[in-house]
Amino acid sequence: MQARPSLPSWQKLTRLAGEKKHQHMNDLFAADSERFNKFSLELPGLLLDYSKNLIDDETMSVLFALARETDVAAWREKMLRGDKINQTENRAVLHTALRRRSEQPLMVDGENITAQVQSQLVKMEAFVNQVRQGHWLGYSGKRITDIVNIGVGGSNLGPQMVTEALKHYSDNSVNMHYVSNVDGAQIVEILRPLDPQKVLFIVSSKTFTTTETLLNARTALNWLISASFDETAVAKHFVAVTANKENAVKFGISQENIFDIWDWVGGRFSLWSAIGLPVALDLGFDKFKALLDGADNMDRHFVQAPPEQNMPVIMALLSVWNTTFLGAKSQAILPYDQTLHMLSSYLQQAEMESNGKSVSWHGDELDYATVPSIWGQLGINGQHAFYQYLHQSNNVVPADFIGSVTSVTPVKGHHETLMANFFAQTQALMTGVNEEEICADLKAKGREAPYIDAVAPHKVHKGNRPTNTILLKRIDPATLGMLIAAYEHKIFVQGIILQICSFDQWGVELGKGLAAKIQQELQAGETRVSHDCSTENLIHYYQKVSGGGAV
Ligand SMILES: O=P(O)(O)OC[C@H]1O[C@](O)(CO)[C@@H](O)[C@@H]1O
Repeated sequence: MQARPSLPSWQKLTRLAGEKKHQHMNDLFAADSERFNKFSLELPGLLLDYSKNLIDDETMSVLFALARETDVAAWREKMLRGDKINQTENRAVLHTALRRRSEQPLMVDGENITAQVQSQLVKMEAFVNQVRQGHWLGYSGKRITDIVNIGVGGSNLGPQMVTEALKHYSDNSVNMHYVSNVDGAQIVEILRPLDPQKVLFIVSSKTFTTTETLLNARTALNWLISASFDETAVAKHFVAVTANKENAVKFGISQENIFDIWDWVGGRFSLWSAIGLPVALDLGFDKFKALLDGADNMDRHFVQAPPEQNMPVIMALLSVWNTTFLGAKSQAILPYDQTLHMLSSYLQQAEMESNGKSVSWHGDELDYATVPSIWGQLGINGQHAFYQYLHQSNNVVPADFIGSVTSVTPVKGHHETLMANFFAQTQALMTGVNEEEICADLKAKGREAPYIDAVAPHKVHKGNRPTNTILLKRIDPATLGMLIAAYEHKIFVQGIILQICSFDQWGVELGKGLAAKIQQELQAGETRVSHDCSTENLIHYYQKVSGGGAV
C-alpha cells in the first residue's frame, strides 16, 4: 500500500499549504462572492458553513482527490458490511448497525446481528416502560424515582451528554444521576439524598473489568444491602449493560437484568446500544428511537453523498488540512447552547481515543501530524475565559462553533444575544482588525499620538483563524443523533486518510496496569515493585502523610 506522503494529492496539498499560509481569508472572501454557497452544505435540520477555512476551489478539489486516493468509499463499505476493520483487536466496527432501520440480516461471525440488536431494543423498551410507568418496583414495593448510571468513558460520556442535551424533552418520570469518578466524593454526594427503596442502578461496562466502575458498583450494592438488609433486593435495583455476562453475574446481577452489547461496538461509539438505556429511561423509548433515527439519517447521507457533498467527509478533510498540512496542534469544540455543555468532553474521547495515535495500520511510525488535541466548553463562557488566546495567541486553533436557530427554552432577548455572539466570534476570528484600522478608530475617539502608538499593537487581531459553523434548526433527539453520527463518521474518515487504527485504544493500558500494582502497594502500606525515584517518593510521601506506610 502506498505511503500517504507519496500520494499525488498529498504532495499537492503539501505545496498548497506552503502557499496558503501566506494568504488571508479576507482576500479569499473578497475574490469570490460565491464562497458561502460553494463552501457550505445544508442537510435537513443541519447546516455546515466551512467557508471560513483557509481553502479555495483548488484546495478542496485536491482534498476530495485525497479522499478518493485513500479509498475512503471502499473502507466505508468494509465498515458497514462488518469486515474486521478493527485490525488489532480483530473486530468488526458496527455501531451503525445499532441504529439501522433496515431489517436486512447483517452477519458477523455467523450471527445475524440485526436480530440481536432488535431483540435488545425490544427488551429495552419493555424495561423502560415498566420503570417509567411505575410497574418496576423496588424491594419494599415502591416505584423507582431515581436512576444512577455507573460507568466511565464511553459507558458514561455518551448517555450523560445526551441526557443533558435533551433535558428539555424529559418528562421527569425519573431523575437521572451519573457516577463515573472513583473518587468517593462523587458517589457519596449522589447517594446522600436518595432513598434506597426507590433507586435503580445501571452498571454500564462493556468489559465488566473496569476497576473504577466495579468499585463504584460495589459501593452502591453495599449501600443498598445495608439499607434493605436483604440480598435479594439486588435483583430489583441493579441492571447491567455489558458484553461480559459472566462477570456481571459473578458480581451479583441476575441474568435477566443484563442487557447485551457486543465486541463489534466500540465503547466510545456505544451510545446507540443499551449503553443508552439511561437516555431511554429519562426521555421515553420513542425519543430514544428518534435519536437513533437521526443517526441513521446521517449514516444514509454518509453512504450516499459524493465526497463533495458529504458532511462527515468534508469535516474530516478540513481537520486533516488544518492539522496535518497547516500545522494546527489543537481544535476547539465550542457549543453555544447550554444543553450541549458536555459535547466537547464527549468528542474529546471520541476523537482522541480513536485517532490519538502515531503508528500506521502496519505499525510504522508516522512522520506526519495526526489529530489535534480536542478541547473546549460552552463558547459563551469561553469568550470570557480563553477566547483571548483564540484571537491573539501565536497558536492558531481551528474551532467548530455549534449553535441552534431555535431555542428550546425561549426567554425574551436571550437567544438573540447568544447568537449575536456566536456569529460575531467567527467573523472576528476570520477578519481580525489591523493596526491602521485601530489607529483610525482611536483617533476618531479623540486619542492622541503617544497613547495610540503604545496601545495599537496590542489591539491588533490578525484574524485568519479557521472555523466551521454548524447550525442546527433546533436541538431535538433526531438532530442531535445526526450531529453525533456526523462526528463519528468524521473520525472514521480521518483515521482512514491518516492510516490510523481508529477503533482500538492500547494507549490506555500501560497506566491501568501500573495503577493496579500501585493500588496493591497502597493497600499493603509498602512499595513492592521498583518505580522511578519520583513515583517512589510520591508514594512514600502519600503513605507517610496518610499514616499508611513507613518512610
Ligand atoms: O465500558 P468499559 O469496559 O467499562 O470501559 C470504559 C471505557 O474505558 C476504556 O476502555 C478506556 O480505558 C474506554 O475505551 C471505554 O469507553
